[in-house]
Amino acid sequence: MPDRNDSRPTTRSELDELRESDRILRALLDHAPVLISTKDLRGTVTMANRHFEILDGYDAATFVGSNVFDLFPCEIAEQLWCNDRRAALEKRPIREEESVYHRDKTLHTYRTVKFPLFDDAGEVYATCAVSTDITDAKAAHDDSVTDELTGLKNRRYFNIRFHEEQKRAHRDHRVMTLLLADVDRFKEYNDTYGHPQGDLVLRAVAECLHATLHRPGDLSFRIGGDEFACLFASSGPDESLALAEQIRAGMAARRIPHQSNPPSGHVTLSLGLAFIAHDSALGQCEIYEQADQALYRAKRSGRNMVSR
Ligand SMILES: Nc1nc2c(ncn2[C@@H]2O[C@H](COP(=O)(O)OP(=O)(O)OP(=O)(O)O)[C@@H](O)[C@H]2O)c(=O)[nH]1
Repeated sequence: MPDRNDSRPTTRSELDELRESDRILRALLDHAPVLISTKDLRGTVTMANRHFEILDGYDAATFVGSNVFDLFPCEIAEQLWCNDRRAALEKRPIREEESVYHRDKTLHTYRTVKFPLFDDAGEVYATCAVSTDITDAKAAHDDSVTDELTGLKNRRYFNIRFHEEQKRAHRDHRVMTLLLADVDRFKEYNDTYGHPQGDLVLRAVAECLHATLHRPGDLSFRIGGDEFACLFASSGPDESLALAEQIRAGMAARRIPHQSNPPSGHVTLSLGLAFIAHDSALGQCEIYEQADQALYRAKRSGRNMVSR
């Protein structure tokens, strides 16, 4: 009587099936345009497919059997190993972006899924990683959401992030601020000094925004011709107003001549603020409208000022 728990193949056809699936598996590993590997729980590579040849420092003779810390520069190995450890400890797939160098010394970003491998007793004995190169896709995405002139993100990205930041404010019980900034009498500036000079002014505005709003999480966008938007968290309206005032003063302090912008005769900004309370039920359009109305008040009240 054959042992029901014995998984070893007994017949010729079972052996043929196994050989066939092994052939398919090997072909997949050889031709898949992704990195596929396994590591034991000490970080030693136990299997790596052919695509690893693309990596800097790869050596077919030694790659399998070497430890991740011997194969990659320390900061890269740490990042890779940390995700393997998480997959093993948390016993679930981990999805992360990882960076590695290719043979041509360019740094590539991979979207990686790492998952634990279990033995017959249900214990994790290794991890498997499948990594797809997303460098080009990321660059294309970055281009599609970046304003070429200033390097800030564009309106398209503003719309995406606004929604996310609103959710974050709600989740973290924080007040978010939407700041809109607009160059005063920019049409006249272009008419007087020319479009290329106008472009330099727009770049200077981007620098001013960045000089004040540079904390992690602060976001600045160019959302139209001479219109800018920022999203940032603060301790409350007073701090947000002070930051906006700093941006206004920073731009004025550059003293870029603008003869048709009295009384200063320099390039100035008008700014409008709206606050997004964590429990606010207002939608993006309503909050934007509030900031836009505040900006309008700043313009109506003489420009070169902050309004809320
Ligand atoms: N140099 C330059 N000018 C631009 C660009 N995009 C839009 N503009 C110009 O920005 C100007 C915006 O002018 P308006 O919206 O009329 O407002 P304004 O003259 O700034 O007047 P106020 O906002 O009332 O102070 C227009 O003349 C646009 O042609 C750009 O990329 N570069």
